[in-house]
Amino acid sequence: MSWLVTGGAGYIGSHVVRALAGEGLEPVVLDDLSSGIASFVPEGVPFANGTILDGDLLRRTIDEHGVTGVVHVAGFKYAGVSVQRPLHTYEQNVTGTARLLEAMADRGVDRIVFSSSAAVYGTPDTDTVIEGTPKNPESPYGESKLIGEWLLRDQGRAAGLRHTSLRYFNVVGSGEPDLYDASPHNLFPLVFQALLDGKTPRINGDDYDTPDGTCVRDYVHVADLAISHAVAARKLDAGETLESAYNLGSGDGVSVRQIMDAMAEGTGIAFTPEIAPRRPGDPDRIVAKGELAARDLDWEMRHTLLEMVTSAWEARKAAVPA
Ligand SMILES: O=c1ccn([C@@H]2O[C@H](COP(=O)(O)OP(=O)(O)O[C@H]3O[C@H](CO)[C@@H](O)[C@H](O)[C@H]3O)[C@@H](O)[C@H]2O)c(=O)[nH]1
Repeated sequence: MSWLVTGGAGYIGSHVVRALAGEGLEPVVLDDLSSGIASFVPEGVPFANGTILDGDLLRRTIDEHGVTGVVHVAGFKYAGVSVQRPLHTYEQNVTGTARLLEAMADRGVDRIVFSSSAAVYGTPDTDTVIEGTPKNPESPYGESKLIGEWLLRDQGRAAGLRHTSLRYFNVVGSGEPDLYDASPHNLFPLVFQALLDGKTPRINGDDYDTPDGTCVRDYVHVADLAISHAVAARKLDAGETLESAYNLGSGDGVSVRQIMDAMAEGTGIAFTPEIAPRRPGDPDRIVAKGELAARDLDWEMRHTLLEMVTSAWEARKAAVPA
């Protein structure tokens, strides 16, 4: 009995692998290393190097390791880039998820925890979203995640798949000194890269309809998020029914400008960010409370914003010596 983590060599997936192992579950990783890093897979954890688009590899991995459940983290996660690369985004996130569900059905694997996203909501009318808030994604990325949720729902109806989708808000921080976010497109790694290169971090637009004009997001610590995946997996193993979706948000809205201040404090490097143009596909504000996840998935903010900044900074510095 083991749990396959697609994308398990990535920033979020590698934390999920550790959380599953911590809960006494046996993780197996499948990752094509397009953005993952092989050294993020802990020693002793089986690793299949390949893509979720490869149905044969999926079936072989399931057979070889007696996989009984899947945490599906693999995907193309860059909301901004997805606007320029919609077909690639759909192939990875929609076709990839369909392939995975097909292989699971083929092999009788009947439980899945899916990485969804706050991006399914687009710019909501409310200050704080709940799971039932209307879904109006504003990027191909958000659309592809919403379709992923529908695929799970429909496969649940058609074939009895037991599933839940975890809608991540902005995932940051590091739970281990050697795991970091290597993304070339997200706020935390871009600011760190700029600081390491002696360049000025950039704010993508300061004319949004928010108190300081910069986008407001809900930042959560990756290790806290990983724990809720393990709890969901354990509950599915125990035959418990979960909600079809949970918001993993903290309820706190933090602007990009406030993040820059926390970065200056956490890194000890004083800087004044540059104002750059808006990035397409960016909603003004997206924040959620995560009450359902707190009720069912031991969802709890165990870290402050400053801890998110300092843990991420330390891990990043260790990986890329200045
Ligand atoms: O150098 C930078 C990089 C980003 N930003 C802004 O910072 C905010 C956060 O951006 P980013 O870190 O790229 O996160 P999001 O686009 O909000 O998306 C992330 O958070 C989503 C949940 O909201 C996840 O689903 C996505 O996978 C993940 O990329 C946005 O307003 C960006 O425009 C800047 O101002 N400067």
